[in-house]
Amino acid sequence: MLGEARTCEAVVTSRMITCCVRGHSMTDAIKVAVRIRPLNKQELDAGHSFAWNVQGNTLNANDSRDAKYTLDHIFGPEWTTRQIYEVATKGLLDKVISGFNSTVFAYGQTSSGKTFTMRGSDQEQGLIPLAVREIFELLNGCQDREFLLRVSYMELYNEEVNDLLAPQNTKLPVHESKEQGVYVCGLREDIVTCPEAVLSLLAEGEANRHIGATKMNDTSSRSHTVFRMVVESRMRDAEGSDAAAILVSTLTLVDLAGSERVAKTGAEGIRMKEGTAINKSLLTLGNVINKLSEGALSTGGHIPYRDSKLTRILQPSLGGNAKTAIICAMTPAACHVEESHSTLRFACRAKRVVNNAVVNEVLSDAAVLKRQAKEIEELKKRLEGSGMSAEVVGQIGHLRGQLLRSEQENELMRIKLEEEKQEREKAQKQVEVARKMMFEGGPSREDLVASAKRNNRRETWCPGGKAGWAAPPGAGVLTAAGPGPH
Ligand SMILES: Nc1ncnc2c1ncn2[C@@H]1O[C@H](COP(=O)(O)OP(=O)(O)OP(=O)(O)O)[C@@H](O)[C@H]1O
Repeated sequence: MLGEARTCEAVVTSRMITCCVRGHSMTDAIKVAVRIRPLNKQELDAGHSFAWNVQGNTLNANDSRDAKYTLDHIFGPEWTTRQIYEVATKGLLDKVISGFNSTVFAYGQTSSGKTFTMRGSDQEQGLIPLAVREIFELLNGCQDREFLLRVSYMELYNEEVNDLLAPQNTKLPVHESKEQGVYVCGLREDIVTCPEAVLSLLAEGEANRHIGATKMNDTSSRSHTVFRMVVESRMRDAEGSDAAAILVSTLTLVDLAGSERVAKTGAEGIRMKEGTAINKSLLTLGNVINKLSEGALSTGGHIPYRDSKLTRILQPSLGGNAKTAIICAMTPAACHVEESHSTLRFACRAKRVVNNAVVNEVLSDAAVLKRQAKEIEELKKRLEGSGMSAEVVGQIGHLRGQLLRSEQENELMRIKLEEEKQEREKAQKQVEVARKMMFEGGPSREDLVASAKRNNRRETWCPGGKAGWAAPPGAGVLTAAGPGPH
């Protein structure tokens, strides 16, 4: 069952009275696997051989080069997507439920099997549908939390962002804010309550993505696609307590378009223009990975995230706040050995990139203050027990003073916001009454009662404002007991 669609912009205003805090963090290198597809008919017909040797998680080519590539996993043609899912990506999903962002993307030359891996085929489900089903299973097992899920699906086509769930939304701008980080403005998000709803949205989006035939692939992706699931959750019955933090995390699943050589794809006209845009953005991705693998983040070096929309959108997943896995797809054919070496060099560099994922919590200001007060009191008790110095007592006094000032500022801000809200609502009501007088001879009693009720509603954090945790008609908050309003 689908819920209402919302745009991302709503988040900015509704977050004014909240605070994003970072819970515990996990520093981890990006996990990189290689998937080698079987030789295809075209390659077999042309007499090309299987040009690679796999030994455990090391790979080398049957060529004159001495290059050996060691990665987290190497999956030969005998591996099914489900097996790859279990080994390489399943672990990331538990982390999404615990508030960490996770990203999986497929990289590789055209026709190497990226879409087959991510989306799947009629015969075999891809990583995206497998992950979607698993997420719902996991959250159904979480008895103590309730969940709200939203999905979006976009493509980057010729350096423009298009909304695959609302094809009229094209050329969407990419913005950055302190609260939200990098985000696509105006992208449609649908609330979802079951895997079938997500899969049907995926199919809807799929019909809108740019696909075209080249000499190397009859159904070549001409755009990068980014499917995102936002998982919000909170403890049941935690309203008003310092445990009332909302965890907000994202699962991002990306099917990149493949790098291509015009000589091999035979691309002309529009296909060639697409190929140029694809190669350009992949080049930037390669540059970002290069810089990160050389440690540019820790030395303050420039990382060219802004050189393409792809790297801007993937920024948190590359050296940032996310747990990331990359599946590098490659063909084993001898005729493409150059491209495969290039994919593997990318893979080895990506493996050296370290991310720092944190639990993403959103607290109301009141809850933040409550938590700080509790921490100070705990600290004080611990120090009292250990015979603390006058200096430490002074520090605690200072912290308390700071807390008091924050509380006062917070209260002033709250009063100001409340006054502004009332002013807005009053003005709105006056306009409504004037309109009724003009067109209908005055508001009905029911309208006045409904309007009074509306004004008494509580503001919630959730984007979309008053829809919040109260499930909108036909949509809603997911609970461990299953979909439905709570
Ligand atoms: N592991 C596999 N087993 C069997 N067939 C595969 C496998 N991987 C890919 N294929 C087949 O190879 C062809 C190309 O795969 P796919 O479209 O996934 O490539 P791609 O990397 O996404 O290409 P592009 O970058 O051009 O979009 C498809 O017909 C697909 O079904």
